[in-house]
Amino acid sequence: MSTKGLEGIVATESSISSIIDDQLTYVGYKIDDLAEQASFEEVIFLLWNKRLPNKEELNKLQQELAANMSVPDEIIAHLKSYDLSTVHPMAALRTAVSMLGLFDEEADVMEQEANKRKALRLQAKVSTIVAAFARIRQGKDPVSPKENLSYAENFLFMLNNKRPENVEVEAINKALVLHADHELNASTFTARVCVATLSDVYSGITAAISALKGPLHGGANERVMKMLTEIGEVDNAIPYIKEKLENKEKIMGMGHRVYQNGDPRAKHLRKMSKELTHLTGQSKWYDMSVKVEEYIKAEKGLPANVDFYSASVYHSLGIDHDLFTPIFAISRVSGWLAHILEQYDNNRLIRPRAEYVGPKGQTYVPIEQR
Ligand SMILES: CC(=O)SCCNC(=O)CCNC(=O)[C@H](O)C(C)(C)COP(=O)(O)OP(=O)(O)OC[C@H]1O[C@@H](n2cnc3c(N)ncnc32)[C@H](O)[C@@H]1OP(=O)(O)O
Ligand SMILES: O=C([O-])CC(=O)C(=O)O
Repeated sequence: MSTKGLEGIVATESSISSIIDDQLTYVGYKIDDLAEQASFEEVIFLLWNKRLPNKEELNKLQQELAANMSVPDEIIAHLKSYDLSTVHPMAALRTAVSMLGLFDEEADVMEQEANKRKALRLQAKVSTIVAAFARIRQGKDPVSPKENLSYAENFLFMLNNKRPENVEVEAINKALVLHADHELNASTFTARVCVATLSDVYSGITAAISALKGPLHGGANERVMKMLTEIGEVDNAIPYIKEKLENKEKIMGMGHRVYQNGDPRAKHLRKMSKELTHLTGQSKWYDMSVKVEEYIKAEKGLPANVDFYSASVYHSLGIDHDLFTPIFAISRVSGWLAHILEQYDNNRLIRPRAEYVGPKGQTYVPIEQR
């Protein structure tokens, strides 16, 4: 008997992140501690090296990331060649990351040290691609990264061409920390399946971006904001959700395959949403979200997931709604790369079976007789 959606199947061993009894840890460190205290660069180091960096190692990683953020001019030219009013930024990111591989002389060098160098270059460049896309479609020039800025600061600087406020940097840094890794979620599994054929790092990340894009996974955060916009006012929230449930529609940002009692990342994003929407005079998005969350919890027993409150957080930072999933991707690239490196370290082809339920014993009829 097959298990639909591979629910509950343990498909690999990993020492990167764990979800045990609804608690999430990265390499054994609680997500709550990391969310409150760590920089995104520290988390990248942790996921890739399975230990926290010392000050010197952290400075070195920060400098290397900042120094590798520029992307080839050909990729910028390529982004300029689309009709960006119709292209989704996740599609553009997927294609641009695939293109990055064409400009990396080491793309098909399979030694682990080369894979680590590619991981650094890729992580550095993804935020530049997302920011460049956002600016080009507004008819503006891309902004070059600055070597003395942190990863979160650089992303906001490249997006808006101005030094971000501390509160914005802290919010983006925390969001990047919270989204960095999550055990064997669909996109991470995709990355591992891809590179387990001994395909290259760029192929693995391109495949993972493709999986994250879907609305049942990372694509949900953009849909949450679409839903909140449709609801419009706090008083409309419950009638709107009632109707959706009556029509058997799914409520985006709610439910999770693994968490039964709640996603431990959601409370951090809920708090950020409360603070940031208040600060920007847009509390209605938070109030509306709370109403939806409480109603779905009571009616369906479903908890909010990481995508639910991230929507109102990014909205309060003035970020375009279709950039929400690319921001998730910028962070998750760090986790995908950790899993890709781990997969190469102890590889075996991933090839499950399917239970055949189609017709049997058919007789081939030549086309002229059909
Ligand atoms: C970063 C992330 O990927 S977090 C997840 C992001 N995705 C979303 O927020 C999309 C909305 N949520 C969902 O679609 C689901 O909860 C998933 C895909 C996340 C996990 O779902 P699964 O474990 O596969 O559960 P499945 O989709 O089979 O649902 C089980 C039951 O709960 C219901 N259900 C699950 N999620 C929801 C939801 N968000 N709204 C309404 N009903 C839901 C299903 O309709 C189904 O009901 P039924 O048994 O009466 O048919
Ligand atoms: O683990 C999952 O299935 C989805 C998820 O929350 C994530 O990828 O962060």
